[in-house]
Amino acid sequence: MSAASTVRPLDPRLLRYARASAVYVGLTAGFGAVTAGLVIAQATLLADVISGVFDGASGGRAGAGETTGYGWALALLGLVVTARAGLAWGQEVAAQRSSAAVKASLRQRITEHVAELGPSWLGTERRAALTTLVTSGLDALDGYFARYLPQLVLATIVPAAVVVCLFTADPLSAVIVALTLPLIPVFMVLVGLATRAQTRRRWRALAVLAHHFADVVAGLPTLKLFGRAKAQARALREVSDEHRRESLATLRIAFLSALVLELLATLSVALVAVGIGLRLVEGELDLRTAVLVLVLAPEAYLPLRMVGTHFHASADGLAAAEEAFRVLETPLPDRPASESSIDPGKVRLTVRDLEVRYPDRDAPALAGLTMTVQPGETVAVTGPSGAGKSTLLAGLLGFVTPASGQLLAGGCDLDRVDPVAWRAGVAWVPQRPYLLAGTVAGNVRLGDPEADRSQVTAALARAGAADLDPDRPVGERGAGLSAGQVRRVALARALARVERRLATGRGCLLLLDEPTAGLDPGTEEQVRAELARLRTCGVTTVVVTHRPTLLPLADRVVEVPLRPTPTSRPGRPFAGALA
Ligand SMILES: Nc1ncnc2c1ncn2[C@@H]1O[C@H](COP(=O)(O)OP(=O)(O)OP(=O)(O)O)[C@@H](O)[C@H]1O
Repeated sequence: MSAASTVRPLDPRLLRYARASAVYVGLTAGFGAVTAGLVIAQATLLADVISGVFDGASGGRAGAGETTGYGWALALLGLVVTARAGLAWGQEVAAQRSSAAVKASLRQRITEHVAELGPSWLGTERRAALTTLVTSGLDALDGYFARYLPQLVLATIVPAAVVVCLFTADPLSAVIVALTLPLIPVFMVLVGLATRAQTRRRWRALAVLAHHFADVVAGLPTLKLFGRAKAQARALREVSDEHRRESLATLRIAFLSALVLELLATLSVALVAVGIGLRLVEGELDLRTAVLVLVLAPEAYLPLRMVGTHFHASADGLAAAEEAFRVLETPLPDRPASESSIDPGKVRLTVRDLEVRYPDRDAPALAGLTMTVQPGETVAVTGPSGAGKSTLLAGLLGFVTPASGQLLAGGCDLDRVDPVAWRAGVAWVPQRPYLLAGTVAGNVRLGDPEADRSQVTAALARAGAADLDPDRPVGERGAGLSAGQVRRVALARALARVERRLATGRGCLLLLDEPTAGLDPGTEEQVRAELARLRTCGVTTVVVTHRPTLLPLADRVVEVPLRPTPTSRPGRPFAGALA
């Protein structure tokens, strides 16, 4: 988190990224103004009632007729108290609704932005930390919306209104309040500065914990096999301890700062009370004014004190919002114009002297590659491990941008092609296919959301997965299926898309990364036959493979040579299972 992008009490970015917050701030300002009026009305009526009772008692005229003088005030006081309770209820409802709307809006924007930034950006990020941010991280904004923001508004409106009212009643007390009030914000700023650094440390500790935990859980079988599970449990305990220490440090600051603000407000009110008492004894002040000032003075300090208290409840939310803005402000890859009419399956693909680099790497992942793929052609890409074959497919998918050289689709730079329209015409089977939790059919329908059951079954059969029940549940990342089954479902997903594109008269670019790895010879033959059929249908196919059985299918074989061994640059600190 950069110091430059610090979240202010009311960050304009929050209003920009979540429109619901703007409506809420307006509503809260309205609630604040009405509350200020009710606070003054309540104090005035209370002073009327109390002085009325004392006047009646001292005059010995506490008869039924005299009570009616403050009887009205008493009834009105009841109304004001009820109105304040109603207002508090309305404020709470508005706060919860707005908070839910803002969180939903931020979550959606982050998800969309991350999707546009693409896998190459995601590769440089801590995924578990991102997950924590989008889930429990943003939930912490509740405290900010429901507690802090309303108090902040009250703290700007109520003290000003109270001081003006006090000035008309007793200027001396008004001056004392006006002089002592600014001390509270000064202390709050000091406390805020200390808290901000602490909250960031806590947030970082939480992110490290989430990252480490996700890493250990994912690698548990490996760690167990190599006898490192116990060591990891110890490491996890250390990371949790760090998080606990940071949380307690934050709480310590919160309690101490609440104490300081409370003390300051109490001393200030005591100062006003002493002045009032002395002047009341000397007869310089009437009882009603004295009571009014005594009731009103603490109301001037209360909202400011509460801002300090709620600041800590909202600090986690603000830290999460700051992190959310960092993600949202990551610039998208520069795409000067968006050409959306190109059909990936019907244009010539030209790769000219292509070089691709990943962040934190000195050596290019792919360098000096030149090749062409004519529409309807099947091109096999081979080469040693690490040569950059998958990187070439990532380039054709628009996931990485060339460091130099060109990637052209029908003569148009791929950078200038609308990525959404382009990817809609591409079917892809990655080297490590990713299945989402759900069912087999649900995963196949990612390729063609309109596919009915018979089309799903047909796609599975063409991918050599006729044995897989479409309703079979699939766990996270394809858990519950064998590696070969995952690959065949991924293939069926790609084939479903190809089929839909062909059925609607459009072309399709099929990108396959080792599509038959891990398959038995019978299934491999089935897949080979399907690829041969697609070739006759005019589907443009780029297949990365080492398998001799797939090579005869290709119109051309392109060999990607291995470059000198890449070296790593020191990257971001990483709390992985082996760290
Ligand atoms: N996300 C990444 N960040 C940094 N470096 C990467 C990333 N992905 C790949 N590389 C590096 O880029 C180079 C090319 O990787 P790529 O996966 O394209 O090779 P490949 O030819 O497909 O290898 P294989 O045949 O083993 O799948 C390798 O040196 C690899 O370490």
